[in-house]
Amino acid sequence: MTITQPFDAVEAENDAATLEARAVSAWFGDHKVLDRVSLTMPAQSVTALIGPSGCGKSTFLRTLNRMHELIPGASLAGEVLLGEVDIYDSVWKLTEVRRHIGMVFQKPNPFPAMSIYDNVTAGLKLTGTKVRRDERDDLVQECLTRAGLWREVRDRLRQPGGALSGGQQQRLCIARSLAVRPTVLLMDEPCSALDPTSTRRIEETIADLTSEVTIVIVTHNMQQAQRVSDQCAFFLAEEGTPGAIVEHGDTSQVFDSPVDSRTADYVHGRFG
Ligand SMILES: Nc1ncnc2c1ncn2[C@@H]1O[C@H](COP(=O)(O)OP(=O)(O)OP(=O)(O)O)[C@@H](O)[C@H]1O
Repeated sequence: MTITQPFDAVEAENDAATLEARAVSAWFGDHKVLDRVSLTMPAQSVTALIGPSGCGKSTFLRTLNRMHELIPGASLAGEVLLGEVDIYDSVWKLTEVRRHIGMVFQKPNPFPAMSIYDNVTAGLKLTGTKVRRDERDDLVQECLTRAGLWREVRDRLRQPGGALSGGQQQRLCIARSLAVRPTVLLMDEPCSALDPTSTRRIEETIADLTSEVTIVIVTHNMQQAQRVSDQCAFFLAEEGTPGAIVEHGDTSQVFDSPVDSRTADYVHGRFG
């Protein structure tokens, strides 16, 4: 596999580097939706972003791999560092940033007519990642295994991705993200469209991945946040103000002994 510059330094330093947001603010037009959000998302751990609807969790997630800037009229301030690298530095190519910081969306989005095999390798071309033809089969098997899907699809790799169940499609999307060897995986409510069994399967996949990939997950499901995450950040946008982090810390601390009464009210289901 050919690794392109300039992120080599990050890979050499740590396969699953720490992601750090420093004073990130975000706007849609003149509507400010995030105010100076700072958060360290440690390497090889799962960080859950929780909070009521509209508080800016998804927007924050999109600032972490430069997807926010694709929305017409959107702007932002602040810095996002992957290891020592500022991902907003103009010398980095967008495709390079995305290769290192992958994303899995709420609704599974495989290429429906494309085969399962080709879905897994689809990101390679898009990001300019070169893998020798004779190494591809191994890569496909490895990524489907890591995504917890290999045993279910190994006999039908040439069938279309769209023929899989919703939960399987989501795991296929995870396999596709893994094929470009990301350092970080961002997940925006990855289980909200799935049944409990598929949800459990994805949660197992997340647990298996954390030894290699830094994971940041948005979830509305408090039990899920407790099951999968090492640390949690509670976002809130109070009456007409932009979203901000009220509290963050180890998941057990945020749930069992929150410092702020608003966090306690939210995690105990008293609002939101
Ligand atoms: N494309 C957009 N254009 C304009 N405003 C937007 C856009 N996307 C989000 N917003 C606004 O930004 C604010 C934050 O939205 P965001 O989706 O980040 O919140 P969230 O916490 O992820 O919500 P949810 O939990 O419902 O997904 C909201 O006020 C929302 O209306």
